[in-house]
Amino acid sequence: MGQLFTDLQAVRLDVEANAVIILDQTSLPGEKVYLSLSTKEAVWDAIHRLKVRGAPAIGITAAYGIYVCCKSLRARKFDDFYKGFVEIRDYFESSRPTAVNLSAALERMERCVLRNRELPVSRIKRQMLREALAIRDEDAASCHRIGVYALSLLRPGMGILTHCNAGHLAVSEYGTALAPVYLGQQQGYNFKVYADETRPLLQGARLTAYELRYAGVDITLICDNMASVVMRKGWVQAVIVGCDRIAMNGDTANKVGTSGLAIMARHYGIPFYVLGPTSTIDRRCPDGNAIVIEERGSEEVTDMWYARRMAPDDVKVYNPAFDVTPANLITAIVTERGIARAPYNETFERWFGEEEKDSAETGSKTEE
Ligand SMILES: CSC[C@@H](O)[C@@H](O)C(=O)COP(=O)(O)O
Repeated sequence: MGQLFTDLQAVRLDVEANAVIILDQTSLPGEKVYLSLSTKEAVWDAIHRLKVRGAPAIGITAAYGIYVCCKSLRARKFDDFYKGFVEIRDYFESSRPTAVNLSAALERMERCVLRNRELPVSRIKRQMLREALAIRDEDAASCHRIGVYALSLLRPGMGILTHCNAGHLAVSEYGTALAPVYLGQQQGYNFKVYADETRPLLQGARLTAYELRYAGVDITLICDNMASVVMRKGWVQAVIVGCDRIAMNGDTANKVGTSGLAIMARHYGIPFYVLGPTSTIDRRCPDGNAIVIEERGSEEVTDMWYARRMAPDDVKVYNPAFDVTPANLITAIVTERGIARAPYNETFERWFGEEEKDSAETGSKTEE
């Protein structure tokens, strides 16, 4: 795994150059192109165009991005600095609406700025750097723990179906949905993974197939409409997906096509697991109806990135980027804090309580 983690880093911070460095995921698997982002427009564009994507990676990019952009602000008084911060925060928030990790990371950066308001602006910037790096490090640690919990639900030799990309490229290190696959790989579980190609933007074909092959995992790529076939053949013993926003009742938004898989899995009696960090649970969102689903341009459906147009010029197109899987179709939601089963509210509330306690303890240890 080490090779994968060092060779393909989705996002990192270059402190010296004051820039966010991303691996341009729209160029994969053909080319490995790294982009250096040092303006708010460049960060916004990279998120909006999916050059960096996947809920946790978007959150980390936003945290690094707001640090980089605020570092360049000339303001010396707190009020002026904070005004600049809020402008950048609002701008970043408009880049993609569904993944809660984006606004969660920005809110965390804002809390950091506000609790250090008495410090000179130069020291506030240093605190922002620490906070942004902490978001990334906590994310990597969460992924490993998610993998350990999820692996306890799986058996060696299982067939696992996944959708979109919730692996190393979408997060840091182990990824979320792919964390048990990578841990299983290290422990000789010999999983057979089926990756949905994931239309329209083919994150499964371009990214999941790529990173799993890179790591030597047994991976078979299928078109989205073949999932039912591999399930019926008995090749799939678990469906494992990531998530962009989880409502308090367990309803989960993830890449469009996920809810269809959950319906099929229920039909075939296959467990359906959602894996993600607790930062993807939105405590302000009671159920899936409150989740804003991003709608993207029609050309993503009518034109393939690598080929010519596929559809008539004037055809009407509907292109929601995510869908909501109702909680009752989800067997379990696995986070770094453990495994939740319905009813989800109670467990989520308990986890939030634990989290507040932990951050109060760490906060008091790390503040200058
Ligand atoms: C760990 S990433 C989880 C989700 O963000 C992932 O499954 C997904 O739907 C990503 O969609 P994308 O549009 O590629 O950002």
